[in-house]
Amino acid sequence: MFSSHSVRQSADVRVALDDLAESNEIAQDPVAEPAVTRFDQIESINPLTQRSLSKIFKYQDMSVVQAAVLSRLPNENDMFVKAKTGTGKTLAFLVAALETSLAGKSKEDLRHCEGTSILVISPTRELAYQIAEEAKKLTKFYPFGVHCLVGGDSKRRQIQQLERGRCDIVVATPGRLNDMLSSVRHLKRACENLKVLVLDEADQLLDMGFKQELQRILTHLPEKRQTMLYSATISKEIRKNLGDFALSREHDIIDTVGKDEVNTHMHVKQSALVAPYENQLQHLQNLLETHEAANSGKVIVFLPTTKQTMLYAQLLKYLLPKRMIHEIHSRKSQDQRSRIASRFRKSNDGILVTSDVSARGVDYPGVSLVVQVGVPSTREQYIHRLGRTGRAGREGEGVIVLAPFETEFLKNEISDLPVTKLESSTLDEEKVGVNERAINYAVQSMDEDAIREVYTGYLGYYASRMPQLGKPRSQAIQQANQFLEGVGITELPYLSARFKQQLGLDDRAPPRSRSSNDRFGDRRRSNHNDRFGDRRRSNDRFDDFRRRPSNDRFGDDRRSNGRFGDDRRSNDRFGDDRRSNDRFDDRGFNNKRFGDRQDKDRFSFGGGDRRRNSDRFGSGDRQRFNRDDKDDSGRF
Ligand SMILES: Nc1ncnc2c1ncn2[C@@H]1O[C@H](COP(=O)(O)OP(=O)(O)OP(=O)(O)O)[C@@H](O)[C@H]1O
Repeated sequence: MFSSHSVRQSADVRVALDDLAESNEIAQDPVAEPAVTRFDQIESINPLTQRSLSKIFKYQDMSVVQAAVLSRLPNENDMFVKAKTGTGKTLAFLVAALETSLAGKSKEDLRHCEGTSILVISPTRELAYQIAEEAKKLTKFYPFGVHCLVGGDSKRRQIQQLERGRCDIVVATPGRLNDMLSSVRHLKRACENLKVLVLDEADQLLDMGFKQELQRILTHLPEKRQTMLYSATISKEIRKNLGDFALSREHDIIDTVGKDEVNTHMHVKQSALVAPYENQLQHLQNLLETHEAANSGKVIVFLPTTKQTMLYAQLLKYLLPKRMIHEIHSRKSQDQRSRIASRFRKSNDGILVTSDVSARGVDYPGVSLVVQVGVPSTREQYIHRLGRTGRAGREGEGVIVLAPFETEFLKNEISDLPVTKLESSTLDEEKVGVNERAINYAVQSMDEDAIREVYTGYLGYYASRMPQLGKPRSQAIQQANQFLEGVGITELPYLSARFKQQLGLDDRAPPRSRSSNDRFGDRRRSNHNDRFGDRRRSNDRFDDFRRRPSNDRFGDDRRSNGRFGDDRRSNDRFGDDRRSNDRFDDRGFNNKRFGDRQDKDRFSFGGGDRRRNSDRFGSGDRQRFNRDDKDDSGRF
């Protein structure tokens, strides 16, 4: 829980945008120390809001950022607010926005006022839902309507709900909001008198290429309004573009992370475990088992790409058959994502295996360990992922698991953070053998499309990360091979020269720019039946796999039984039938493994993408790598 003395770290400063772009740091020496530490000390907060803070939230003390923002109410200045993860930024901006929108209104006005006065934009759907829930709780004693407009949910239903009731607060993701503002007159009109715009996770909104959408959204909003940007991090590049983000030239900056302070919580222990791919999974398993034995809290495991997330979720289900493994990424439907998120939120000791869809803002109380497998896309992303633990002052731990070639990340990007190196434990030979067999069971039912997608997803991600790791891009191939071999896949997908060139993986040739005639790569020249580009031996469906000796690591040729192998899992090797009941319905597989093609999250995770098969390995793949974890407004 937040303690009132921490309010002392608060710093604030008012600067012009030009100065900001020039400066290296936003953080300033503290210039003000709010004299207040409790919500009820702030007179400008409306009694109805106070009532919900004490009765619904049951909060008395403010967090650092809440004290810094709310102690200067009433305040209609634009502001940029930076505060560490899990320190209550959501409530800080909701209370502040509510007060601005209530300014000058009588009780009678509240009953009759129409239109949307607060608009909050979030980069991900999960976060939008979470903020909307918080807003509903906060406005419990007001006659207000709160709406959540996100992609992946029925637009028609959202429109009906908008038309049916009041719409005072809208929380939305940029894609759906932009779409609805231009096509739903009711919403457009409702926003004409908007008072406050909040951009949560502001730097991610820009990072994710939402800038144009945001600019279009702004054209529908009144110029006279308060704009607030919140985030736990802000990169230099984004900082320079803050002005494009709709802030007025002069705005308040409230930075609660002191100048000489690191951006992560000191109460969250951080360590790095470096292990080669061939035994990384075993170390991960040990880590999770040790953590369970010590305090059995909830765990989040982050992977860099969607396909790696799906693979690891599957493998961990086999390696830790007694643990509840949840899985969230962009290939899940929004319904599934919400259901799984809610189940994980309620669980006491589950493991959530996820892509960066869960990296920011999402609040799962009780997460005591965050594991990041592989280098994150940026330093900022490392901080946000880590921030899923140690929230609201609670204890937590973070471990980043890296292959040896990734260690530059520790030196180059997070050397200022207190990360200690973990000695990798000695692996128990007998256990290794059992695990290898479990892994073998897990991967044997993957078809070659699924394997290819893991492989190309890996390549797409690491091709762009290699230069930051001080390595040539081409090394991504070698590492991708080792990665697959590390999870027992010994027949490696073939890569066409064109594909390598497109990703810049061929050191001898510069990356090709894609002309419109080149859309399908060299697939055009290939046999129509040849799904994999310039695979010329197309009669042999497996010939794009490099044949390995048949006495491979697991002693059998998994794919030789046909594409889907045999269904060994139906004779559950773990002797119980847990998978047949609902407990595992968020698992990628079930008994009707290959029957229902609508289930796009099935284990053979080519399933959901099968629609794109015709595009496989032409230029479409390249586009997919770039947005591998980025779909629509939930873009992960
Ligand atoms: N004053 C308070 N007292 C106790 N708990 C609080 C208080 N304010 C917020 N919390 C709780 O702290 C947790 C983190 O809050 P929140 O999600 O708003 O953090 P955040 O700063 O937005 O995090 P992130 O940077 O990850 O988005 C939530 O569980 C929230 O309910």
